[in-house]
This record gives sequence, C-alpha cells and structure tokens, in this order.
Amino acid sequence: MKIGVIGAGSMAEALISGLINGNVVRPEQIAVCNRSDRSKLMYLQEHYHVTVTEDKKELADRSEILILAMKPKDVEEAVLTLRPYVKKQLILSVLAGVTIETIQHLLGKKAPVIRAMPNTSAAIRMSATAISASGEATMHQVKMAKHLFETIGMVAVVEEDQLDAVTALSGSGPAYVYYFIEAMEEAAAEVGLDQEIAKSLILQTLAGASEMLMQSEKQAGQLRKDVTSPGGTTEAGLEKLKDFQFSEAIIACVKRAAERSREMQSGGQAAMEKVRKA
Ligand SMILES: NC(=O)C1=CN([C@@H]2O[C@H](COP(=O)(O)OP(=O)(O)OC[C@H]3O[C@@H](n4cnc5c(N)ncnc54)[C@H](OP(=O)(O)O)[C@@H]3O)[C@@H](O)[C@H]2O)C=CC1
Ligand SMILES: O=C(O)[C@@H]1CCC=N1
Repeated sequence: MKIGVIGAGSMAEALISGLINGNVVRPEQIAVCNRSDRSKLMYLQEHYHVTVTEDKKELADRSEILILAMKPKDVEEAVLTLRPYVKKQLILSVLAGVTIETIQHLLGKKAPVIRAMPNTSAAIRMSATAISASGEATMHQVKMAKHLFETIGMVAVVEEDQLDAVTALSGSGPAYVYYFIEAMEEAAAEVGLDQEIAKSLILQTLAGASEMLMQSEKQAGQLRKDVTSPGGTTEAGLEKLKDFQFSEAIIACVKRAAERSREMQSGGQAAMEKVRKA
C-alpha cells in the first residue's frame, strides 16, 4: 500500500511516525509534500526516511491513498492543485470541519473519500480516531483505512455528522489534558514540590487513573468516590473545583469546540460555492 501525504505539519508527522513504528507501512511506501516549507520536508526525510517531493503529480501517481493533512483554510488550494492527478486513489482527510461533500466538490467528482479524526497521540500509536466513509468508498478501502488507524490506536466508525463532536472531544482532547497538566504543575510548585518529582507523580497519576477506568467495571463517578474520604483532602479539593465550576467549564469547552467545527464547515461551503461559480 502506497501512501501520499499532502501537508507536512504536526498531524502529518504524528501519522507518519505512528504508521512506521507500527510496522504496517515501511518508510519507502510513504511520500510527503507540502506547500513551501522545504526544511520541514527535509526534516521528515531525515527522521523517518520517507520520500519527499514538491511535485503533487509525482506524489499522486505513486499513491493508492492520498491523505489530506493541511489546515482547513488551505484545502481549496491544495485540492484544486491535486485534482488533475486524482484517478482511483482513496482520499483520506483528517481535516476538521471539512465535509466529504466539500472535498468531492473541490475534486470535481464523487471520488471515494474517508474522513478521519485522529489526534496527535497517533505519534505513539495511542490515537483515538473516528472515521466516516463516503458511499463511494469500497468495503476494501474502508477496511484498509480502519486497519491503518487501528495500527496507531483505537478506531470508532461513526456517521459523518458525528465528526464535529468527535473533533471537539478526542481530536482536540489532548490539548485539554495538557492544559490540565500545566495547571497541575503550577499547583505542585505552589504547594512546594520539586518540578521533576511533581511531573512524574502527575503523569503516573493520570496514567493510573486512565488505566483503572479501562480495567475496572466501575464508572468514573464511582472511582472518584472511592478516592474521596468523607471530610478528607480530596473532598476539600473537589469543593474548590465545584466552586470554580470545573464541570461547567469542561462542558462549555467541548460544546464550543464542536460549534467551531460546524462553523468551519461553512468556510468549506463558501469555497465550494466559489469553485461552482468559477
Ligand atoms: N494538530 C492536531 O492535533 C490535529 C489536526 N487535525 C487536522 O489536521 C490538519 C493539519 O493540522 P496540523 O498538522 O496541525 O497543521 P500544520 O499547520 O502543522 O501543517 C499544515 C501543513 O499543510 C501544508 N500545506 C498548506 N497548504 C498546502 C498546499 N496547498 N499543498 C500542500 N501542503 C499544504 C503546510 O505546508 P507549508 O508549511 O509549506 O505551508 C503544512 O505542512 C488540519 O486540517 C487539522 O484540522 C486533525 C486532528 C488533530
Ligand atoms: O484545533 C484544531 O482545529 C485541530 C482539529 C483537532 C485538533 N486540532
């Protein structure tokens, strides 16, 4: 299976790293192009031994799967320049808020398109990914995409209209967790802990809590109660989280991110309209 990646940023690198380390794809099966940053292509070539090119025709001609990994605002230019070379390849898009319909419209045909929403933990094969396929994608192509993403983590197959919610939850999710960790690190300093020791304690606490939830039959709420002794330290700490409306903040965060993903779809529709009128 030969893969062409259009875009050489964070998500492209996470996918390349995960796929190569997962041993399902060899470096010589992957080619990458971007728009202008030659140094990033050189970096990917040096670190992952993938083929790099500035020629979209060359990239498309050698690939069975074309992964779209540019920012949503750049999809119009990227797909229009790729369009003449798209024949039978499966188009696999990881773009937030860009619909299958928009991609097919920019391609000027009902090509097989699969939308995926992974996250950057793909780099270490721990992504949570959801995928949704267009009717044009064959069973074989869906299986192939599922297999690729299973190599770099877990995969859920969803209806396309669920992808805004998925993007808000697990696509953006790592950033919320990192933000929480940054706050925990700041808190650790304020209560007088050494930075390095605090970091290991925080990371092991998160990993342990996450693993407990995976292994235990108990729900998060029950596991929280198990930690919370009446009148103890946890209860005192949680009271503060409630005072600062922690749950409400998280809910508002995910809802706003999902709304932003839907807003980005309107950008895609505007691009579609422009192409239609040209
Ligand atoms: N980052 C994340 O956590 C996640 C991102 N995504 C999605 O992945 C996509 C990429 O995000 P991210 O990696 O963070 O973005 P980056 O900005 O890191 O990378 C974007 C890449 O796209 C390239 N590019 C832009 N225009 C073109 C073009 N016309 N032809 C070829 N390449 C082009 C850029 O090249 P150059 O530098 O030369 O301009 C750059 O290499 C987004 O659509 C995002 O929604 C999905 C899930 C998670
Ligand atoms: O912030 C973004 O728009 C992208 C999509 C999910 C994660 N990063």
